[in-house]
Amino acid sequence: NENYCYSDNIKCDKKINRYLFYDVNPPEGFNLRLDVYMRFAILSNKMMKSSDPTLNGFKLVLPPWSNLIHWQYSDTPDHIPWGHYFDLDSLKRFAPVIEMYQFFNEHPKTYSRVTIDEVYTLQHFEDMFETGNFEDRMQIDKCRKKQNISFFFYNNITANNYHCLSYHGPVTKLVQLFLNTTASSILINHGEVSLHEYFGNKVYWQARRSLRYSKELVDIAADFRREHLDSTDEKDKTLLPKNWEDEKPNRKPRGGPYVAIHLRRRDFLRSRSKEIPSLENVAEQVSKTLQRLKLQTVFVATDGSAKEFEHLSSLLSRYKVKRYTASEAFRSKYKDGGVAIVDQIICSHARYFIGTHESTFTFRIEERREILGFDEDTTFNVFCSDDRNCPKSSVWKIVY
Ligand SMILES: C[C@@H]1O[C@H](OP(=O)(O)OP(=O)(O)OC[C@H]2O[C@@H](n3cnc4c(=O)[nH]c(N)nc43)[C@H](O)[C@@H]2O)[C@@H](O)[C@H](O)[C@@H]1O
Repeated sequence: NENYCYSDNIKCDKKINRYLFYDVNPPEGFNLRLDVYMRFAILSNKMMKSSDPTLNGFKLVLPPWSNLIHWQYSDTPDHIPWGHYFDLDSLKRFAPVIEMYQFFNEHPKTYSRVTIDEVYTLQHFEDMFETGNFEDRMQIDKCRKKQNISFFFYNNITANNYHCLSYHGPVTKLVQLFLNTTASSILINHGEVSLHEYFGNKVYWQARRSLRYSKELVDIAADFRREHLDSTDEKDKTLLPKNWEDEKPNRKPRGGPYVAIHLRRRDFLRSRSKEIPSLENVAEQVSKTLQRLKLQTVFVATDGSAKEFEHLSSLLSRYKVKRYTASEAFRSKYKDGGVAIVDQIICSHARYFIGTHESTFTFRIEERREILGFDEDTTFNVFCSDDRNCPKSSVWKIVY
């Protein structure tokens, strides 16, 4: 007559932990992955609040940062934990997340291998575009592509049951799947196929606000701002409360006395050659903005080469042109992801920001500026292309 339960909150004889893993299409970059995280965090938040004991005991296992195609690694894959980049306590106040290494500590190993009970690879319905049936639905189906599951580049993880799940709908629809299985560990592969339940609503912004960068990275960005950009939170009025739950609307910051730009180059130069402006065009747009705002300094966040940065600096030689350059020690600890985050933090504190059209790197900066409370005119700006096409960035205002 043992009383089994899944939840921490209920008294029972034997607690069964349930673990939810998710993974993302390998070519996707850092900032789209953060959007997929938010979808799964919202799902976990909802399950945590459920009164159903089969749902409210799930822990969301954070997929380590391994083998991102845009990042340079040493030979062996690094399994960079989320705590390197994000404030885990802050994440945990929204969703019951754990790091992969914590899962290993909690999970019994048989012959030094860990076995996940069930893997579901999400795929789009084959007929969706032909029939125009965009209704929410899911169904176990034939796998349309060869299953290639990396298990986060660990060679000691395996799984018992593999399924392909044709899927259209919000991530929260997965709850129906979890209610119909007793599996205690489930991996959702190709998590990006599932959608946000409501993009841009209050819960979306709670998930986003809880996704704070780690204190070390915020401090490194703060040192750079103070030393090179004459910018501090006190002067710029960009102080945030200790906990994201205490943030309030209408903060009206001034921002640091610089214009920040995000200049996406590399693969965008090839895949979006018509939309990406020449450096001459960038310099002209930046120079006009600096004159209009009576500012002298521009901070450049870019994945472009040192040569491109030098060329842009020479075109803007009348002004101070700054870029964050990481030390060797920083690079070896935080890799490219750390440099990217420091760049994003510095951009989010500027008095005025211009980004790259349809780059998720730019989107995450815009969101952080919304959290800081900047006026939308100073945030949702993207560069015009060489043929004078000036796209508008979609404006996603924060909701509390
Ligand atoms: C269209 C899609 O665009 C997606 O890129 P997009 O949204 O810009 O945004 P991300 O995927 O984050 O950009 C890819 C990587 O480029 C580097 N990067 C880009 N901009 C900067 C920058 O200003 N500073 C630093 N330090 N690093 C930068 C960074 O390592 C980031 O993880 C691609 O990931 C997808 O594969 C696809 O190509």
